[in-house]
Amino acid sequence: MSKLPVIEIFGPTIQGEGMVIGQKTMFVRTAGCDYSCSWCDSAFTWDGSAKDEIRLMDAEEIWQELTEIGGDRFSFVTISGGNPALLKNMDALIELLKANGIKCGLETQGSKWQDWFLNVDELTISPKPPSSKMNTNFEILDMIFSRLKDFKNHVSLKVVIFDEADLEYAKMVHQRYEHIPFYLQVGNNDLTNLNDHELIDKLLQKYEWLVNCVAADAQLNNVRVLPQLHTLLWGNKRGV
Ligand SMILES: C[S@@+](CC[C@H](N)C(=O)[O-])C[C@H]1O[C@@H](n2cnc3c(N)ncnc32)[C@H](O)[C@@H]1O
Ligand SMILES: Nc1nc2[nH]cc(C(=O)O)c2c(=O)[nH]1
Ligand code: SF4
Ligand SMILES: [Mg+2]
Repeated sequence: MSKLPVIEIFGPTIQGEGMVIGQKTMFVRTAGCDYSCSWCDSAFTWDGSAKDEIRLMDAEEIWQELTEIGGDRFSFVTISGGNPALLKNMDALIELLKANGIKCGLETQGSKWQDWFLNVDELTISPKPPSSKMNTNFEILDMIFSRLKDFKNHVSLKVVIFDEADLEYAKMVHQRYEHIPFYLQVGNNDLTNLNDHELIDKLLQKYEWLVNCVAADAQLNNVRVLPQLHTLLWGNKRGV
């Protein structure tokens, strides 16, 4: 059986971000990323700091662990990373989830295509704005959206916002893919803060700033603005 590099399996919790926000879900987090965003809240997936936690698991082993942890208390699994789209052999896991009546979501940045995207129920593409220090390859992003043209399931764009330049980038992306549901997400640049009250206070202020920016901008009429709900509940804790 072909193996996937898994760094975390957790839940049930709620999807804290984007179009599926609030959905009860388990998470499978894969290791490895082709990006290194300056503000990545999951840098342990790619910076080597948690390399001892990476396990090579096949789909059956992942399913077994999901049911060990989640019992019969879940019907949705979110695959995130790292960039799970680096992994050609994810299809076996998605098929196994389907066979067991489980829906699945995917979080990826839109730098790689995989044919198994077409089997994902809730596909979130999250291209990275200038504050990340990453460059978007729009040829690849165009190719991804053209392959998703007849996609039967749900797809959305989600851009994390830290500053005005990020908002300009978000507007450009929204305009380029105008028919794709578009989400703006509050950026957390306080990743090591363990004082939850202070963190929440800052994040809510940023959320208010972002909502005000959107309210004032005629190019952002058909967007949804969200905080990271899990961060408001549990701060910078991992595995929630
Ligand atoms: C950790 S990433 C993993 C999936 C994929 N690599 C991606 O970036 O879409 C999951 C989501 O968290 C977002 N994210 C990462 N760091 C963040 C931060 N500091 N504040 C807010 N959102 C963040 C990413 O933009 C992405 O939408
Ligand atoms: N609750 C919860 N919701 C999330 N949505 C996206 C996450 C991610 O790290 O990809 C995430 C996460 O780590 N936890
Ligand atoms: S693409 Fe996602 S996982 Fe990779 S560095 Fe950026 S936020 Fe982190
Ligand atoms: Mg996260």
